[in-house]
Amino acid sequence: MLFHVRMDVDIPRDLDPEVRADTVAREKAYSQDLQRAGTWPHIWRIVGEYSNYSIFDVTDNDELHALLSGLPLFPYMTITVTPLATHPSDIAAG
Ligand SMILES: O=C(O)CC1=CCC(=O)O1
Repeated sequence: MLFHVRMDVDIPRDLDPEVRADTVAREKAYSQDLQRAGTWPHIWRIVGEYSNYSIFDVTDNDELHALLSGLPLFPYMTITVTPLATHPSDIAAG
């Protein structure tokens, strides 16, 4: 199942800089592991915002929830999930 996910990041300004750097580094490693596995096939920065648009390819809602809630930056994010279905005019879908 494909999901479009928007992540808006809002790290508190008073967060310890070392904690911030460690959390962002762990977020990158977590994301790149899932990208290599094919579970997180796309991630795009939204221009001018500390936000991204991502595509997740997972088995079901529960898997997506587990992955998103495991993000190191999860406590500092607002996440919007949109489930995707095949468009009838998509030539790639046959
Ligand atoms: O910077 C972001 O958009 C948050 C994020 C998600 C995965 C990652 O590496 O950073």
